[in-house]
Amino acid sequence: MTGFTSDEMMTIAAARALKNDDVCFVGIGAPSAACNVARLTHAPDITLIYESGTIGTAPEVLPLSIGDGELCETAVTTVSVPEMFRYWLQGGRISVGFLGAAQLDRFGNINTTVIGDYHQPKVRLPGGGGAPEIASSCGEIFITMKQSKRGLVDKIDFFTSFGHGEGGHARERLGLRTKGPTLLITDLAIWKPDPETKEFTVTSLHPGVTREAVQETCGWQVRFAAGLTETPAPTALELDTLRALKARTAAAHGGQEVA
Ligand SMILES: CC(=O)SCCNC(=O)CCNC(=O)[C@H](O)C(C)(C)COP(=O)(O)OP(=O)(O)OC[C@H]1O[C@@H](n2cnc3c(N)ncnc32)[C@H](O)[C@@H]1OP(=O)(O)O
Ligand SMILES: O=C(O)/C=C/CC(=O)O
Repeated sequence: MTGFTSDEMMTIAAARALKNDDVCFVGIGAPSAACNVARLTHAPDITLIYESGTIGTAPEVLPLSIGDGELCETAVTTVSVPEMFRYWLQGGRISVGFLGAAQLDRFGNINTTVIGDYHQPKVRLPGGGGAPEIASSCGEIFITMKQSKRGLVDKIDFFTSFGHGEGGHARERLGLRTKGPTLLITDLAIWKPDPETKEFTVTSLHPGVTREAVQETCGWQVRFAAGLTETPAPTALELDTLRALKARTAAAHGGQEVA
């Protein structure tokens, strides 16, 4: 890729997935940058919600956590966390949840809890937080993460947030009425679940990315859609917006990087 990094392409492709009329529950980390680039470009009226209860938030800089005062100060309103979960999220009032993952399988099941054995972990990750409820209650789920063999795995070490289980109609069998993961945006490609099996399938390669590169950074045998396309490169507006947001954030946090 020239003129932009693969991380920038990922964030911008993720931002494009959001619509102006979405009500989006923003996961902390990589999704937060994408959601705010969407708000600052093509989706100025999007309602961004963070788990701390902040509704319609418009942060000038990316929050360090869901408890960052920036979210509350720029929100239309802030409700209690129980209200956020019980009334807004579980009440079906949120169209899309945007989550990150440390490990992901081909059916969109997410692990953010532990690598290795739960009782003797190799790596202790941040945990589920609200992500399991987000994954079951938002209308649909978008996921964004960088590709690697340790991240995109055949079997996740721990089921933190349910995607499509073992595939097919697993969600319906559990009584889940929401769509679950409908989109995965990585630093190399855009993936969508097969309508029947629900296995993530590559539908678009980012500029300059090969099928081999996608396979080499994925722990399962990758399927490519028949009508595979190329993701449009970032526009100058998208890149400028993302870079300015990152620069403002770094300045506000004394140079500290926020994903
Ligand atoms: C509303 C809500 O958001 S609820 C909150 C629930 N939590 C989340 O959703 C978190 C989602 N994000 C994740 O899971 C991310 O992968 C995180 C937070 C674990 C790491 O994110 P980043 O800091 O961007 O990741 P990075 O890839 O640099 O990894 C940092 C460290 O985490 C560990 N790690 C992350 N992923 C893995 C993995 N798949 N296998 C082993 N170790 C891992 C490693 O120790 C790694 O350090 P290393 O690269 O030096 O080995
Ligand atoms: O507890 C949670 O669900 C999320 C926590 C993320 C954060 O503290 O920013």
